[in-house]
Amino acid sequence: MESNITDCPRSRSRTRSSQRGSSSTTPSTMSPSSWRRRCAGVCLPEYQVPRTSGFVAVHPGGEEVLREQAGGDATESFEDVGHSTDAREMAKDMIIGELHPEDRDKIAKPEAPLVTTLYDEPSWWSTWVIPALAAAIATLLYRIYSQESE
Ligand code: HEM
Repeated sequence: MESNITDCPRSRSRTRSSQRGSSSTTPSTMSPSSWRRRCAGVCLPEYQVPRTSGFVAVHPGGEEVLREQAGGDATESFEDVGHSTDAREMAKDMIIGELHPEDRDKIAKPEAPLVTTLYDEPSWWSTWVIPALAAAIATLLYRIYSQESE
């Protein structure tokens, strides 16, 4: 089933006013894949999806913490950090959409991200070949060293 997300790139104010409960505008929807794409790199405090472009690289808390939240719900992490009022305002200005309340439990928490392939995963090369080569070289050096000292 497709998740419903209120997509409002052209109507940020509509999203914000609907948060206050004063708007009756029917929101348009985004597919789950759009949702994941849009929050790739940037979190979603309070289930909204901030714009990703540019911000990840300049986030004062670093790029990595945001990338770790990709595709998930970073609300808790955002709150845990104790972001300032300025940071909250900044996040509001970046809002491009809102997840439909019924779909909120379908979005993973950062501990169990929905999207694990957005960013480079360690390849078999770095997982197995490099450590194996390092072990082989260490063994060889040890043997050479032991032979020389006999
Ligand atoms: C759109 C979302 C976000 C915005 C606009 C934002 C903005 C900011 C800003 C302005 C600061 C500087 C300190 C402050 O004013 O509070 C900051 C610091 C920080 N942020 Fe974020 N942030 C966002 C999301 C996140 C998320 C999801 C995490 C956690 C996983 C995070 C982790 C941090 C950390 C660790 C710091 C450094 C805190 C410190 O040095 O005291 N941020 N962020």
